Amino acid sequence: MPVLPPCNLLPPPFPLSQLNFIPQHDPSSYKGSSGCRFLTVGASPPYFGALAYASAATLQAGADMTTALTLEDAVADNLRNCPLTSAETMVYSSNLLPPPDIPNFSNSISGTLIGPGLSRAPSSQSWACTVASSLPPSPSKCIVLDADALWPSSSPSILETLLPPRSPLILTPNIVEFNRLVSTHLPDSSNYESESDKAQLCKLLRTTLNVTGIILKGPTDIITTEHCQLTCSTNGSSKRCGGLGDVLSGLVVVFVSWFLKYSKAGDVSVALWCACAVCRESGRRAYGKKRRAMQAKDVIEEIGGVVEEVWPLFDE
Ligand SMILES: NC(=O)C1=CN([C@@H]2O[C@H](COP(=O)(O)OP(=O)(O)OC[C@H]3O[C@@H](n4cnc5c(N)ncnc54)[C@H](O)[C@@H]3O)[C@@H](O)[C@H]2O)[C@@H](O)CC1
Ligand SMILES: Nc1ncnc2c1ncn2[C@@H]1O[C@H](COP(=O)(O)OP(=O)(O)OP(=O)(O)O)[C@@H](O)[C@H]1O
Repeated sequence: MPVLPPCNLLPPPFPLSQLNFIPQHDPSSYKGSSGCRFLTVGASPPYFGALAYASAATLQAGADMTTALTLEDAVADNLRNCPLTSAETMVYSSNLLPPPDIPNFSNSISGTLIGPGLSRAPSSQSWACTVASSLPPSPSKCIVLDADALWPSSSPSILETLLPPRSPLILTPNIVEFNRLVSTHLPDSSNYESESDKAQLCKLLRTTLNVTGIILKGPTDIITTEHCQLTCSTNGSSKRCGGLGDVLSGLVVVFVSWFLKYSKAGDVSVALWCACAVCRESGRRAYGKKRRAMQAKDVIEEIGGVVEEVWPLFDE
């Protein structure tokens, strides 16, 4: 599969050939058959928008279908009526898809994202723990934890429920969430100063938790896996509106799932870098058009164009 040089993305910090893990459309495929079906879990009042952003990002990156799972019927209704997520997002509340049904249902899912807008309420946290522990372990199906799925609730937390990881597990904390993870899991290391201390701490946290990867989001994203540490500083938007982390988490579950299914070489850090770079470039384009008015939904609208420029489809 030939690869065009990444147009507005910085050259990647790995050989261009390693970008070749994004599937083409196969005329004989059926919905979800190319690793294009995802589960997103979260959304509690007042944060239903976060799961809408994350789910919409999966669809714009190329997902065939995404199922959003939330605890409450009322939140599910909000999501069903949200124009962002389109009819391709099936929304279930836990009444309609209770955790005992998840193992069967999840056979068709390539990757799961837990956290956007979940809230820190004990009822939401313990429901998400039940969902997380009912996901059948699989080396080819990733679980991404973001936002409130990284909250150190009464034990076990959602993260602790998944440790030691039996599926590829990716954490995408912002700096606030990262600091909480460090004080919970590395209490002797909570005082760090320089960027290089921060990068070292990412390595230590990843090793301690034994997770597949961590993206520490910020002006420069720090991507840490077992074999690699990369940074992504592709130009993004100057406006830091709410929801950009949710968009990134949706991109991460798609890129990592594709990587696990299609990549022939390289490290999963490549998929994490691609998710960060696409999120930042989509932000740059949206900001160029909307300036102060830019919102996360504008960034989501740019994703399809960025992905097509870097990984063009060969059909007409
Ligand atoms: N439309 C929506 O429904 C949205 C919901 N969201 C959800 O809102 C919930 C709470 O997220 P919060 O980010 O408010 O909670 P946090 O507890 O992570 O943040 C608390 C405070 O830290 C500050 N902060 C965040 N990033 C920082 C940084 N890089 N440097 C310094 N300070 C920083 C914030 O401004 C905030 O005042 C999550 O579930 C999240 O998914 C957000 O994603 C935004 C959009
Ligand atoms: N200062 C920055 N400059 C440029 N890009 C940034 C900056 N901070 C974060 N980003 C990018 O914005 C995206 C979201 O990161 P952010 O730190 O805003 O997440 P978050 O706080 O979890 O967001 P959310 O509002 O969804 O909770 C990431 O792709 C990251 O690369």
